[in-house]
Amino acid sequence: MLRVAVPNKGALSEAAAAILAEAGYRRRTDAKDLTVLDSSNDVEFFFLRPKDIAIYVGSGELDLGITGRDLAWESQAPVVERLALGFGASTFRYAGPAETPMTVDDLAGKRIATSFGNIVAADLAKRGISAEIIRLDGAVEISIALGVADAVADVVGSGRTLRQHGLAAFGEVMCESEAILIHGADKEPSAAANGLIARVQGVVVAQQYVMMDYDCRKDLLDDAVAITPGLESPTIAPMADENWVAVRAMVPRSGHQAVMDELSALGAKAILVTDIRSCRF
Ligand SMILES: Nc1ncnc2c1ncn2[C@@H]1O[C@H](COP(=O)(O)OP(=O)(O)OP(=O)(O)O)[C@@H](O)[C@H]1O
Ligand SMILES: O=P(O)(O)OC[C@H]1O[C@H](OP(=O)(O)OP(=O)(O)O)[C@H](O)[C@@H]1O
Ligand SMILES: [Mg+2]
Repeated sequence: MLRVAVPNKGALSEAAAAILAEAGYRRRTDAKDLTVLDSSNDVEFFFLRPKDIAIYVGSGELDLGITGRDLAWESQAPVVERLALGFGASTFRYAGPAETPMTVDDLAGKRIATSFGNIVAADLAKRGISAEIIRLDGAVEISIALGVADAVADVVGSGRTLRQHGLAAFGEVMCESEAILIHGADKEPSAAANGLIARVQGVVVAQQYVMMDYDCRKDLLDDAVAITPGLESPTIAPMADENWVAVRAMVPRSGHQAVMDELSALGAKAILVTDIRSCRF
């Protein structure tokens, strides 16, 4: 039986559960459940703290896991990132009081509060900067106001939490994070694990594209196909009116409205967009 770790709460848990449900796996019915047995797919899901997931997967006890790239790095567990899942995007950065702008060099000799002590230690070592790391579990942005730190290093999503606390990010981004699917570095994924990876990948790719259908005069077809080249190439189907064809192509979700504008300006008619729920290539 395949054993898979899923975040039990926090920023990644809902989207991770939604992707697995779309991929055909059983959802947990109670948010307090720590395991779900999906016997029809021969998979058992373990709902764990996102921080701990790379440790379980790296130990080899669990086959696959969904976690954040920043958390996987921080754990230092021997795991491999197999698939980026396209949600939970954030950056991991230094921040300090907005009214006294800082640079990374200013961190020398200072106290830096973070719940990602290993990433920060590695970054400081790389730069040859010596500073004190204050390891906190969360709500790190308040630590400067409370007097235990001079700077912080934390996850920045929208940037709202930093602004709320009068802080500004500075320095290079230490980690561009998003949710990822990991397996242990010590063993290649089994056929069953690859099956789950393929299903999840099908959902992730589907979420990044839309299906576009439109009608096009034959003399405009070359220009239309240049606007919607599809992944391989678009499907062209005959219409009752022999001067027209129906075109169907996958289009990246981001920017699909601009593609519709271009097609419309070219003279395409009946341009329809539909969501794709899952796909396999
Ligand atoms: N505001 C956010 N926007 C985008 N991603 C985020 C945000 N907050 C956290 N994440 C990402 O979600 C993952 C898990 O973080 P989360 O805060 O849910 O867990 P945690 O801090 O261990 O748990 P908790 O906050 O419940 O103590 C990390 O990879 C992090 O980068
Ligand atoms: O840039 P924003 O969109 O404001 O999001 C960033 C905040 O979200 C996370 O906090 P979380 O809610 O997980 O609380 P925690 O600090 O206790 O982990 C993260 O640690 C930041 O504090
Ligand atoms: Mg958190």
